[in-house]
Amino acid sequence: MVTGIASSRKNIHRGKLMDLTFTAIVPLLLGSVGLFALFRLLQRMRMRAYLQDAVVVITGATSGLGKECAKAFHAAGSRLVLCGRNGERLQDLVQELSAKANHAKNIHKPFTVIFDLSDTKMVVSAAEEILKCVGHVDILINNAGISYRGSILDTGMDVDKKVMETNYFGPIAFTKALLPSMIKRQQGHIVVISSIQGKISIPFRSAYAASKHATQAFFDCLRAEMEQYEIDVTVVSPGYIQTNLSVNAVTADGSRYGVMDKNTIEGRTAAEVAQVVLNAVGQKKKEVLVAGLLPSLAVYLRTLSPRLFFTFMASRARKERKAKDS
Ligand SMILES: NC(=O)C1=CN([C@@H]2O[C@H](COP(=O)(O)OP(=O)(O)OC[C@H]3O[C@@H](n4cnc5c(N)ncnc54)[C@H](OP(=O)(O)O)[C@@H]3O)[C@@H](O)[C@H]2O)C=CC1
Ligand SMILES: CCCCCCCCCCCCCCCC(=O)OCC(=O)COP(=O)(O)O
Repeated sequence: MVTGIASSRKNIHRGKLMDLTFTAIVPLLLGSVGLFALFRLLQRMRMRAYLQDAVVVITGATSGLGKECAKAFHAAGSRLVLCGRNGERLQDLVQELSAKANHAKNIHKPFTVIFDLSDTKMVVSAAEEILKCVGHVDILINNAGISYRGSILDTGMDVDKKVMETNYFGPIAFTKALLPSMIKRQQGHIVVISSIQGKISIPFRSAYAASKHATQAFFDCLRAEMEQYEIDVTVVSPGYIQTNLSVNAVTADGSRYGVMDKNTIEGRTAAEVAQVVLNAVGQKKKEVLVAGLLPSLAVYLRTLSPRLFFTFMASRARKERKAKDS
């Protein structure tokens, strides 16, 4: 009898629980999933509208990440201005994109501009040419850059300056030349491709890491100063990407490194990172890290326990020196 009452109480309790599940928890879960799906749909629609027909200027469009960004933004319907040092390679890319034009429903033929970022005069006149021919710039993607391999003791100042001119002074000169027209329109978006090495410095990359740290600092200041004009700034900090960056890197004596590093080969594909750039721009993110667990942990370790971080880096320097000497 007692067990019968207990079991019927248990059944009533179970029934109430089921009622609660069906009347409250299930609708709540379904509602949340629905709201999330609606949020994602609206986000995608807003992003599509933002990128469609937008004038997007990309530096370093002749290879690697820049070329993949060109393909991604072209597929999103943007009106491209492709910048590089090599006119022939820029034209090859225009051909490649035009062949895809019908498929991608992009009616805009990309405009090309040839200039060297390490020449400030050329940079300024390139910006003038763009504004004259295209009218305005909606999104500027400062992507071009070079890397470096060498020890500080062996490296001449000319090499430090070359890396700084290309990775820092060039992009800031180009940005400064295009900013006034953005301010006038109270509209614009500046993007810069920095690196994990804009947040942490690893041995034998002094010039490169310094140029990327300077880049991070400059564009963080710019973001704050441009808020009043409604101009957005996005800093993208990738880890290793499968491009020719290491092959094209400059060494201590100014010569080309010419080696595709193992870390580079094992990196993300440029197409994958370009998609992250597209989404970050479309969602107007202020900054994005595109790296695996270890580099991301290293970024936090640098802030939370600098001593430990410096110990790791010193040991890395010792190992690399030993490997080079043997
Ligand atoms: N690959 C990687 O592991 C990582 C790359 N990055 C960053 O991504 C960006 C793109 O590099 P990535 O695609 O990897 O490398 P690539 O070497 O493939 O591309 C670099 C691009 O920059 C251009 N460039 C170099 N110097 C100049 C110059 N003086 N004036 C104008 N353009 C120049 C190159 O043009 P040209 O063809 O004429 O040489 C090329 O188009 C760089 O800023 C790099 O620091 C960040 C993190 C990781
Ligand atoms: C709590 C445990 C934390 C462990 C952290 C240990 C330290 C690990 C070191 C990781 C270093 C990552 C370096 C990543 C560098 C990078 O991704 O650079 C991207 C580039 O720009 C590549 O350019 P490069 O010319 O160097 O090929």
